[in-house]
Amino acid sequence: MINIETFINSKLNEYPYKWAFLENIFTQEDAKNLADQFPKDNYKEVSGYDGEKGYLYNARSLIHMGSKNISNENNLSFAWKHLANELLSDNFRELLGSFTEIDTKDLLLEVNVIEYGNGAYLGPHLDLKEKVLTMILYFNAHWDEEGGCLSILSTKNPEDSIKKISPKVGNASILVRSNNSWHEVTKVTKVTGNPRRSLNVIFHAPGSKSTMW
Ligand SMILES: O=C(O)CCC(=O)C(=O)O
Ligand SMILES: [Fe+2]
Repeated sequence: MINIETFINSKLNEYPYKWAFLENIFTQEDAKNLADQFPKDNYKEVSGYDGEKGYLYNARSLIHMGSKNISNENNLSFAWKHLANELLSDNFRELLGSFTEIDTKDLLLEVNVIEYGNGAYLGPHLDLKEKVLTMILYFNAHWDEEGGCLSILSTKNPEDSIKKISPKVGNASILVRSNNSWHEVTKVTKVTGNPRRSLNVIFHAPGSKSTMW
């Protein structure tokens, strides 16, 4: 379902840290199904300030930390089960590992479905130390809202943005956590009322515990 060609044709940026922007990772048909059938159940509101960043959004588990199973699988469409199974596969783990030059063999996978409604945001942060590598997939059929983009920052200052990635379906970003991996999600400002939809695919250091569930 995830088009391997997009990894081959995309480059891993080295400045200011290791990150990548991928486009058209799904066929048009898969993109449409995934966007139309975005999960609707079992969300919880997540908000607060963890000493590093302010945040506010809704989250639903797709794969719990280290699990081999899909969370609440019965409520998912065929396309979403297919995607989840692909994320659980050794092939995907190896593909992301070779793309980022990171040994993913012993890392713990956690995947969360995220919705940012009007006013939601994630302030500048590096990511928690346990998050070695994150791939974020996006699921908005259209994105005409203000804000709601992932901003790759060269410092902790939101003005030092070197790339903004829109949450359009087929787009994806990859971030390798380091002591300068600054990034943020700019505040969603209501235009049409559509929430921003994404999937956080996180590879954690062995022994990590989820901070979400
Ligand atoms: O949704 C995104 O584009 C980035 C999310 C993020 O940085 C995080 O969850 O730590
Ligand atoms: Fe992050």
